Amino acid sequence: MNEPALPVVNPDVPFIRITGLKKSFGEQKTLQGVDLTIHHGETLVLIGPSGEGKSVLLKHIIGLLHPDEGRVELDGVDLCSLNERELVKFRRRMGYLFQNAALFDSLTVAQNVAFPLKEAGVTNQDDIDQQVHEALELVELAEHKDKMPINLSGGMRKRVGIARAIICRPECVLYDEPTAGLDPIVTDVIDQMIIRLQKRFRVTSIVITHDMGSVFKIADRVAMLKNGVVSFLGTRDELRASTNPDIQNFIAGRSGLCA
Ligand SMILES: Nc1ncnc2c1ncn2[C@@H]1O[C@H](COP(=O)(O)OP(=O)(O)OP(=O)(O)O)[C@@H](O)[C@H]1O
Repeated sequence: MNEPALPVVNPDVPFIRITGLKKSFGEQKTLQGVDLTIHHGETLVLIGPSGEGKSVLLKHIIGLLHPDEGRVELDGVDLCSLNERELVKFRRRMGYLFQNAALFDSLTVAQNVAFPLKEAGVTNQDDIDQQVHEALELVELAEHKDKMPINLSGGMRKRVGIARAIICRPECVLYDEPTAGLDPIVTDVIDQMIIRLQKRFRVTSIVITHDMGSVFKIADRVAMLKNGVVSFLGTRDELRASTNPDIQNFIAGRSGLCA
């Protein structure tokens, strides 16, 4: 991929600031006051029990969901203050890898990866081909560009999803369970890809995962979502050293139930 200009970063200004974020669905209070700051260029990993609202939080960060209360700011701009057109423009700064990769089954690998470029208004086919090739090379799938998604393995589908998420050279990539259901080797390939993107392009990454091996490999900081709030925020070492029983049980994969 051509090396893009790295974003100019003021380390004192947070890239994303979430304050007092609350979201309910009917009677169900999912987010109950989330406060979280994400810095330029860091990899923040979100962990926590199933159904606690990690994906819901990610969808607020990309403006797909609106808070009931609280704010999500990007470079100091409150997303709720943007109209739909401004929001679309803002979303181009973000890449999103959906939980199931969400590829279009009727499109080839190359057409899937090209999709965001076309949405962004790029029409020159040579440019599109070149950028698709570079993105697919980065995820080591260039030779599979003409395959249909149904003919790919789970790990390959995720990598196509990553190529599509980064094709517009986003400043930030949101990964929703990028390694779920993959074997340890393919998991490592994806983890290394996330690290490579962060190092090479200074991409800010927010990663939801249940895989503690991945957490300890890729995270600069870890946030745990529990009971609708961030119940832990710290580095990998702080996570490992935490004496909080919830954290210890989560790391060890203990439910606390007896057989
Ligand atoms: N659009 C929606 N309408 C109604 N309920 C929703 C909606 N989106 C999410 N929820 C609910 O919010 C809760 C949190 O869901 P979410 O997918 O964020 O959990 P999660 O922490 O990512 O879980 P997992 O780790 O299992 O993927 C769930 O109970 C879910 O059913």
